Amino acid sequence: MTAGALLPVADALAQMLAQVSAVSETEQVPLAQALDRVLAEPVLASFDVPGYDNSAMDGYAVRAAEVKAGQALTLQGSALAGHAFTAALAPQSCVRIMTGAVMPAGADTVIMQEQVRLQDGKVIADFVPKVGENVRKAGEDLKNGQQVLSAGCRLTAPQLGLLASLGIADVAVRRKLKIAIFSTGDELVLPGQPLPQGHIYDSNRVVLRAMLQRLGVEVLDLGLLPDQPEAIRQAFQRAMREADALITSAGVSVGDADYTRQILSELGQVNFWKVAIKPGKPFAFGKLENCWFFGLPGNPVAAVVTLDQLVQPVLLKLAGATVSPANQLTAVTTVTLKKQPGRADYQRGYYWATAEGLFVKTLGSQSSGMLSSIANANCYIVLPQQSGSIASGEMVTIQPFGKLLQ
Ligand SMILES: Nc1nc2c(c(=O)[nH]1)N[C@H]1C(S)=C(S)[C@@H](COP(=O)(O)OP(=O)(O)OC[C@H]3O[C@@H](n4cnc5c(N)ncnc54)[C@H](O)[C@@H]3O)O[C@H]1N2
Ligand code: MOO
Ligand SMILES: [Mg+2]
Repeated sequence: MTAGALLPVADALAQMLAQVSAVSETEQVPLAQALDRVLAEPVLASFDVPGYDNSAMDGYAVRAAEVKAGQALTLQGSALAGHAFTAALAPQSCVRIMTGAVMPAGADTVIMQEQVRLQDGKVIADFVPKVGENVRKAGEDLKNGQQVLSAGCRLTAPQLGLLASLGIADVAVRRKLKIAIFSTGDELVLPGQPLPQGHIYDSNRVVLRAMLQRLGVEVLDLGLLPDQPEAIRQAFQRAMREADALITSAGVSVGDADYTRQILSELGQVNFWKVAIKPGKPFAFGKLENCWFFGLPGNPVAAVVTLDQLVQPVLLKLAGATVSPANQLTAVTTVTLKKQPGRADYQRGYYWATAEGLFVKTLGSQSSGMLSSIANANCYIVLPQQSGSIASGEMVTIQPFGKLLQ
């Protein structure tokens, strides 16, 4: 790469994903602690679900072939969920049955109670039901031995429910990643403190910590550091000892107090620097012995976008999770989108749906210093590296914000 050349976003991602492999350690955790954890092994059903034919409605279990419109059936007994009717269905009879109750032997169909008349203790349907109506068949959801979840999925609430429905109380998951972060900058002040002239609050660490929490990693917060190489060096060394990755914000460009890359090359290696992404160009990727390094630019929106677009997939791979491509849609822009060719642009947009399709607009300035442009947005407008400005009314690619930004 020639000096100053920018690595296309796809190449940067491909390089990082090719270098990183998943942590191997696993642990067994109860379902109550398994939300968002990465499943270490596939899960198979150990029995059919449902385990038995059962009713989908409150009504009457019948043998469909015997039911004639207007003809009375004898009420033989009742079946409730958890309390089966144990005898076989007698001829010309029916059994009162509730949703979830085991189908009595000999019954193949359930008639909803709203569709029958009761007369002199007998049950009369004025129509002939379809065989199997309102019956949930054994194994129709899952078959014994079937794979229900694959290794690498990040467990969602419904997936935890699926595991519970199979009687599983704990699961093997990959160990949590430990990710170190810190902020650097003599201009930075902690929120809650008075703000001297010429200073700003350290917002990046708040945003990055929250995004990493959403990613399900353990955050090692190394605090707010001054623009002093020795302080930054010590933080790097602590991260090298304790963390799987170090994510810094700021100090990766070419300013006189931008020490991050210098210390990275002193203690480890810079694998690449500068990506054709806007915002986020000075992004740096490297390694410090066993600790991966991601240097995010200091501009607050650039830090968010690069963590989301460039770092998130790599951390997911490191965590052992399956990395899926981002969900992209097309929408009509209702505003002109200014752009120079040279970097792929991740403009912050707001999209909405109408009967005519999706529409999108930008929210105010696209300056990478302005958090307001992303705080109220709900998507990126992704403009390819070589594209110029886009006129209002054109179709554009949008990427609804994912888990980290919602
Ligand atoms: N001559 C050049 N100057 C710059 C270039 C360039 O290519 N040539 N790139 C610009 C781009 S693009 C970006 S992005 C920034 C990246 O800067 P750094 O990563 O070196 O970050 P800093 O210089 O330390 O700070 C930039 C900006 O961000 C603010 N900041 C930093 N940390 C925080 C924080 N924790 N919370 C809130 N805000 C933070 C800082 O005050 C600065 O305003 O470089 C351009 N310059
Ligand atoms: O990446 Mo910088 O954020 O373009 O300002
Ligand atoms: Mg700088």
